[in-house]
Amino acid sequence: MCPSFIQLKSFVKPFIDEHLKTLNPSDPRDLMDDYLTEMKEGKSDDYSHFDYADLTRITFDLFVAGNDTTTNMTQWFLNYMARFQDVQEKIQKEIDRVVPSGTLPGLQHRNELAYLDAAINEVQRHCSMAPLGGTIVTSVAGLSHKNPVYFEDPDKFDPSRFLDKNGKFISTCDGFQAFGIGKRQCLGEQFARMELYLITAALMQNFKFGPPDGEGPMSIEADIVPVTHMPRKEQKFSIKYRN
Ligand code: HEM
Repeated sequence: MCPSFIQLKSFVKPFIDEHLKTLNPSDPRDLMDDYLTEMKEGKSDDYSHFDYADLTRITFDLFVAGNDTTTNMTQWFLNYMARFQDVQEKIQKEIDRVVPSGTLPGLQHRNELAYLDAAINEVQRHCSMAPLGGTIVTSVAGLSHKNPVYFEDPDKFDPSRFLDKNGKFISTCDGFQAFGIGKRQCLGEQFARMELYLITAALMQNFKFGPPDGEGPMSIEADIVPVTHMPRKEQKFSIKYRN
C-alpha cells in the first residue's frame, strides 16, 4: 500500500468507525451512513463496488475538493472588497439595514442580502478561480466568463449584473461556470455557496478591508498555477473594525 494511502486512511478512519458504531440503517444521517448501509447489504454480492477503501477515498475527496476551494474563494472575495471599496460599502449598508445589530448574519437573512450574493457571484466570474473544468470534455470557464456574448462589458467588476430588475439575486445564467457545468458539475456547489455567504457576511458586517495604509489600490492579479487562478498569497490587507 502506498504511504499516502496509509496516511489518508488514518485521517479518515475515526470518522468511518464512529459512523459504523452508531449506524442505524433506517435513520441515515448523511452520505457515509447511506454508503455503509449499501456496503453491508451488498457484502455477499461479488460484484458490489461498495467497500471500506472506496469510502475512505470518497471521504477524503470531499475534504480536499471542499477545502482549498472555499478558502481561496474567500481570499479572492476579500481582495476584491479591498480593491472595490464602493462595493464593500454597499454590502455593508445592506447588512446594517437587514441584520439587527449585535446579531450575526444567518441564513434567515439571505433573501434580503441579495447584493452580497451577487457580489460573491461576480467575484467568482471576474477572477475565474477554476478556469478549466475537470471533465474529459473540458469547459473553459475563464473564456466564457470574459465573453461579451454572455456578459456585457465583461472586464468591468459589477455585482449588479447578478440582480434582476426587482433586485433579486440571479444565482446563475448562460456563461456562468464557476462550479463547472454538466454531469461533472461541482457536487458541493450549494454547500460552498452557503459557506461563502455566511463567512463573507460575518466578515463584511464586522470589518472593513482595504490595501495596506499608504499603498495604492489593492491588486486583483492572480497567481497562475496549473488549472487554478490563486489569490496572491503574499498580498497584505489593512483590516479595521467597523463600529
Ligand atoms: C468556492 C468553492 C468551490 C468551487 C469554486 C468549486 C468548483 C468546482 C469545479 C469547477 C468543479 C469541476 C466541475 C467539472 O468537472 O466541470 C468541481 C468539482 C467538484 N467539487 Fe467543487 N467547488 C467548490 C467547493 C466544493 C465543496 C465545498 C465540495 C464538497 C464538500 C466540492 C466537491 C466537489 C466534487 C466532489 C467535485 C467532482 C464532481 C465530479 O467530478 O463529479 N466542491 N468543483
